[in-house]
Amino acid sequence: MAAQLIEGKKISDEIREEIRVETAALAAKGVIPGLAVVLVGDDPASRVYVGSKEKACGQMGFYSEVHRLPEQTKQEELLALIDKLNAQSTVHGILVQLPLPKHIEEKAVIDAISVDKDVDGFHPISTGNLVIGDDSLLPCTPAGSIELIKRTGIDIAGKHAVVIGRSNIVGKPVAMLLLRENATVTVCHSRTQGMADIAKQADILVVAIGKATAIGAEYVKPGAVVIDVGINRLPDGKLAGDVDFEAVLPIAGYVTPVPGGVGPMTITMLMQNTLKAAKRIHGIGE
Ligand SMILES: Nc1nc2c(c(=O)[nH]1)N[C@@H](CN(C=O)c1ccc(C(=O)N[C@@H](CCC(=O)O)C(=O)O)cc1)CN2
Repeated sequence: MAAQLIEGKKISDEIREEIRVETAALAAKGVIPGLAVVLVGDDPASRVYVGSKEKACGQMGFYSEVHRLPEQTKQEELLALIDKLNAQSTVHGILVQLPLPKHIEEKAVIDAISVDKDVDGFHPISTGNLVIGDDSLLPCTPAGSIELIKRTGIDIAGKHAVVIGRSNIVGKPVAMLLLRENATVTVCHSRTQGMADIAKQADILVVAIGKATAIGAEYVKPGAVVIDVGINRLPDGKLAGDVDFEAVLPIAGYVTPVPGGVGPMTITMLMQNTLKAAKRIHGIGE
């Protein structure tokens, strides 16, 4: 039997409706969540993602501002803008779209964002809180991946989860979140030997390596939950995940498509983080 699709777009729409309702209740108390997005340069994909974030803010009832800066922007200018946004009371969340131009040091920029407004969850203190299990703003793509599994009704506790990829932005945080959900977690990477044999033991397989269709049927245990985090643009303009979707479909129990899987959850989790940041800054409990 073919795997069941985990429909990221549908789940994302449901969560956005919940956020919209909660935002309206918050507005009645005089608090409007505010997000500032900063884009440096004109990478076409980044421009699209930033536009989608601005649109989502409008749909949620958030205040938003987008700072589109030229490619040649100096690091000091960007840091000065972040300082200003850190102090601005209408802004509860700050996001600097990645990747940044090569002359700007990504770490310096992430470190400059106030932890309270770190809606990307990339700040070292947010990462530390994630590891020790303290409440923090969680990185959006990893949080979205976990939410997809949970909202499909799959119990994570006690399952063997294998994560392929160890980036700071997806692989490591998703492994930590799976651990927090009481999975037994194995992380595989470019130097792992016998990766297919390890992956084939997974009840939950999360793939985040940035290589189109690299993970085929030989990596998947029958009935496994496969979460494909990859979004790769092919030469013909189409999108493909890191998983060979057609090959895996007859074997897996559940699989996320690309597009329409994890991708839409990234922006939805950003909206959720912005709402959470606004509530925390205004001392409003969960
Ligand atoms: N500061 C950040 N930069 C980047 C992040 C991030 O979380 N924070 N993630 C990615 C880009 N990204 C959001 O910024 C993002 C990627 C993909 C999608 C999405 O909805 N994808 C769709 C397909 C869209 C398309 O046609 O291209 C899907 O998978 O269905 C949303 C957001 C890198 N930078």
